[in-house]
Amino acid sequence: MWVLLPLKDFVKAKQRLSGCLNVAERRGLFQAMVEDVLDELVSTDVIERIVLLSDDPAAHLLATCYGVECWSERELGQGLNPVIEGALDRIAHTAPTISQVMVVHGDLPLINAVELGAMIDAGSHDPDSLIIAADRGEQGSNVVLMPMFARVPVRYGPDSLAAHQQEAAARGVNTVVMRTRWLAMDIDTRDDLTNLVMNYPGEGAERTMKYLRQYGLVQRLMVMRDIQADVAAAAQ
Ligand SMILES: Nc1nc2c(ncn2[C@@H]2O[C@H](COP(=O)(O)OP(=O)(O)OP(=O)(O)O)[C@@H](O)[C@H]2O)c(=O)[nH]1
Ligand SMILES: O=C(O)[C@H](O)COP(=O)(O)O
Repeated sequence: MWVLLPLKDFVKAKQRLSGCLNVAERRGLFQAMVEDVLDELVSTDVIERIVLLSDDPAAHLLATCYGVECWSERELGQGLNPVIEGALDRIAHTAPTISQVMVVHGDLPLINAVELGAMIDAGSHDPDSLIIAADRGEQGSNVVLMPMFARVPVRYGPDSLAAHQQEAAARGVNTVVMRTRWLAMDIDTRDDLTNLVMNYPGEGAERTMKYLRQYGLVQRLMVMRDIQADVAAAAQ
């Protein structure tokens, strides 16, 4: 299995966390999450090739450290959807026998081989279906298994799950939506981060949890949660 991992410029990543983290903290947290994702991907046997899609020098450095590839975004298409389409086109041209490609995001610190394996199993039974691991709100597409012989245009952005289902249906391609426990936990908002800290299963996301603890961010999130609860109580 080939995996694509698009990575935004690290200083611009995770803007939606700007209400609780400063720019250095967002960058550091993003890097920790990406390293958690890479730790798991490189140790998952069925994954043969991992390609980062980014122009950030930090991504190129990570690729070297982990022994994976990094394709330049500007050579493929700028922005999340164009860069993924460009990478899928390149694979279709250079490795035309590849039947499925997985697209993973960097904000999935609890990603794990068991749930990825379940997606890959689903794909091996159903190689022409679009397989999507949804987010907790069933609006986002956290991991996508793209059928290369029945390709569907990628439509990441708000309500991407519905957008991907529509694009697939318009082409007569079946979509399988997988409701997973840990792949569903992408980290976009303060609520997502608070949920991670409060429901941390005790393993996985090691680098992310270490970063949050090391910089006092767990405590900050708890204080913010308490203030929010007090404000809500006072408003009643
Ligand atoms: N190469 C590349 N990757 C991107 C781009 N935009 C998002 N990504 C990556 O796509 C995945 C999902 O991104 P989002 O959840 O939207 O994260 P984000 O853009 O950092 O979040 P916000 O800044 O809060 O919107 C992450 O791995 C991002 O790093 C982009 O323009 N180029
Ligand atoms: O589904 C999507 O579009 C991607 O997961 C990004 O969505 P998010 O910005 O909600 O993570």
